[in-house]
Amino acid sequence: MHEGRNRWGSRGTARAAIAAGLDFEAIECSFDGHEVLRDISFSIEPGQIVSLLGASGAGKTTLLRIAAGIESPTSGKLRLNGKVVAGEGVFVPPEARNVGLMFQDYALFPHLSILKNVMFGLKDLPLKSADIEARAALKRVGLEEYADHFPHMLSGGQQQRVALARAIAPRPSVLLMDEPFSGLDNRLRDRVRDETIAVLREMGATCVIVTHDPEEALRVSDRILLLKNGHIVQYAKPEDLYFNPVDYWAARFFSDLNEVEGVVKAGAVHTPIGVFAADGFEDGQDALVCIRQQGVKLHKAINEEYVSALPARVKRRMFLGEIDLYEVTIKDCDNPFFVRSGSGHIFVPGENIGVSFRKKDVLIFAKSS
Ligand SMILES: Nc1ncnc2c1ncn2[C@@H]1O[C@H](COP(=O)(O)OP(=O)(O)OP(=O)(O)O)[C@@H](O)[C@H]1O
Repeated sequence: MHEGRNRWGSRGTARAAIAAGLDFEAIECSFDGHEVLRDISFSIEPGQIVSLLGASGAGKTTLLRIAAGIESPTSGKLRLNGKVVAGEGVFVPPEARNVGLMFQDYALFPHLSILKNVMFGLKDLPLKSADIEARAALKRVGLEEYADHFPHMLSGGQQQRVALARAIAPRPSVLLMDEPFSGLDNRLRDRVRDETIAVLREMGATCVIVTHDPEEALRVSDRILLLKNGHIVQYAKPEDLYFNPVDYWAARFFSDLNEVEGVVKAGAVHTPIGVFAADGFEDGQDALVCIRQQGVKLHKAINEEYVSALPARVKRRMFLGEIDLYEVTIKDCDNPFFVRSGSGHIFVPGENIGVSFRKKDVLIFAKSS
């Protein structure tokens, strides 16, 4: 045993074998003639954490299964570190791809101890080495004392960490995770997720995470692949996806929006609530101005500081804990506006107020999109 090989971070060092890059090239997948994935082309750099994000049925799991080698694409190619592992008549089976898998239900064996569960992924090693590596992985996730326990004796969060230990113990080049945090309750989820990401970053392994939770994707990823009905809507860094969504649908996926219709004239959309600069639109084009709920600011009505605010009236206030959700009516605008306000100031129903919009929370799309 190498001394260095068995030190795993603050709890010891979790090092990946060698992180691998993944290239998906025009991947298509159909089941009984039903097209589930269409023209999927994107690349993942070695060591990146990428989320596959989309609604139920978007094809996220199918794409993950193709990466794992559990499913074959109908056409297209998948390269692992530049080498074709699926397509062109080649098919490299899962066990020869050096990928680790972690599922939503953790898939722990109930009749095996925690240690034996983790050793399960280390069958290629001599028993003694597998024991050492499994204990090191358990130590990294803070569960070395639980080696002799059985899965049913552990909480959900602990079981998730066992599954993580089992997945990282063989030091995979790519770790594929299918909704790995969805079985945990909200409060636990944040902690376990942050811990898991810390371990993954430390390993340096390439990681693909399936999720349907936009906030989770924003929080953990280097890149997000947004999928809709089997095709890619956008592949981008979290900030780019959030602030520059390619279309209305992508914007709606991340934020609750207030929407106002308008018409473009001389590079600006004219709406009942004002004029918004809009590059790249043609005169006469119908456009949709979308404003995030948290990008609307409420002001006290009589306040010289905010004379440019639009006149509005509070319709109702809903208490949501840290923030308040207001429904307001803006003068000359038929649509009610919803506003998330964390200012702490309380406005009351019936109160005359002013509203203004934060530039970065205003998104403009062609009406047809
Ligand atoms: N083996 C299969 N045979 C037939 N249809 C399948 C198979 N696997 C997946 N599908 C179909 O492919 C579509 C995409 O499924 P997939 O599980 O990839 O979506 P998903 O985005 O992961 O959804 P969810 O979030 O609900 O898991 C669905 O319509 C599903 O019914």
